[in-house]
Amino acid sequence: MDITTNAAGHLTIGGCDALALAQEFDTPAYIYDVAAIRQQIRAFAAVFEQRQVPYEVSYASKAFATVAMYQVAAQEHCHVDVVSGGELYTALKANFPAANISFHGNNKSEAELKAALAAGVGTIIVDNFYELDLLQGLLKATPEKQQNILLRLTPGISAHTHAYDQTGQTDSKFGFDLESGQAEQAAKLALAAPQLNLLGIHAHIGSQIFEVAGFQAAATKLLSVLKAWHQEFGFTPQVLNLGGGFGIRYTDGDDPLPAADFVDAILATLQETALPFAQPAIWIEPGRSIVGPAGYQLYRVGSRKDVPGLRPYVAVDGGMGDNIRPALYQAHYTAVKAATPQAPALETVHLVGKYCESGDILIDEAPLPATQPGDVIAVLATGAYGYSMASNYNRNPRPAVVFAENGQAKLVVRRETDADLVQNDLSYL
Ligand SMILES: Cc1ncc(COP(=O)(O)O)c(C=O)c1O
Ligand SMILES: N[C@@H](CCCC[NH3+])C(=O)O
Repeated sequence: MDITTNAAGHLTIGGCDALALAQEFDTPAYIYDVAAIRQQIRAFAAVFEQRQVPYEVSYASKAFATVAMYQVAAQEHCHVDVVSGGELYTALKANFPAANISFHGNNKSEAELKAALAAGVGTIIVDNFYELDLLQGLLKATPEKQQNILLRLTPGISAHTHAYDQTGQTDSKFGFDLESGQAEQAAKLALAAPQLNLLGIHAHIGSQIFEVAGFQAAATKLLSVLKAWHQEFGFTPQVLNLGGGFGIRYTDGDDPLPAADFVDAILATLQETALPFAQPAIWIEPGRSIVGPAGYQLYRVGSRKDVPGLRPYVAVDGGMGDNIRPALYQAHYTAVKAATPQAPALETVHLVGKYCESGDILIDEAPLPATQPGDVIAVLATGAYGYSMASNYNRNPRPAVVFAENGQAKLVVRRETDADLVQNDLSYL
């Protein structure tokens, strides 16, 4: 795993000493290397520029949605996608331009769609027939308005990833099914709807994918759909949205293609197909690959349990409440001791949290140098689906989030307090 260190040999994040960050912001904490976020967004953009393909990089903000992150996305001129009224609200709070927001979701509520229309969200990615009706009904309140939409399709492609991270297969809750003709029916309805402007189609086959073949197959299939609709309905697509899902390295055992190379390989496949219409813009929706590698979680070591003949348990001051991924997806991570990240491992421990669950294991086999209570441990590549999936389980306050860039660190989400935990509780007496 790639890490950076300073003259003292300590782990650095965004040019800041990880021990100093732990001291200043306390632990547990999520720290982001903001330059790494920017660099990944730019790497995606560069691939499209090189191939001269019109594009949008739409950051899938479910991976990590805070005001500060939407501000960085806006600075980098990328689009974002949101999947709830809450993400939309947060993006708008950050003054993210509504026209550059796509709104996703398999069960958008009437209130969420109303909020999206009121905000002037650029694109609504319609997932099902219920939503197609609901949206048209809501648009009647503003007869002069036309709303840009994409139709989300399930292209019948299973990605090789954890079952909970697959979304493109036919048996999925997301999108209009292609094989049964539902997608075609949806296209007919959308094209006939006077207030809907159908830009094109969307598919997202899954997340944490290492093989480019699934994306290439999906892209080829979607192009054939667009060609068929062109012939059948005279429809000229402006957008083909291929979703996100590009896998990242969590441990040295992972060997993904660099995310931008993934996109390059997909574009190469797309460019092999002759089109009877002008090249539609290709949109991608990476979440994990933009923020995952840029994020670090800092913890402090507390208790330790040694049982002769068994692997020791080393407990830290966080756990499944701030990173549910190991418990939910059997996800693997890498930990280093922030003071000596390059020191050879002396032992392999169960790195566990403080939650009242045996499954609260952050890393089942963590090779580490000797650790003492108070030592700062950094878990790497935790920038995606960590903070955004955090909970208050066991009434633990959620950690602080800090952005580090050019040697400067800034608190961007304050640590919750015990008072925050009861702020919505009402007395029964
Ligand atoms: C529709 C859609 N787009 C984009 C993403 C982002 O995926 P990832 O974070 O794997 O890039 C997801 C999440 O899996 C998604 O459901
Ligand atoms: N939350 C999942 C990925 C996102 C799935 C959303 N479609 C993970 O941590 O791997």
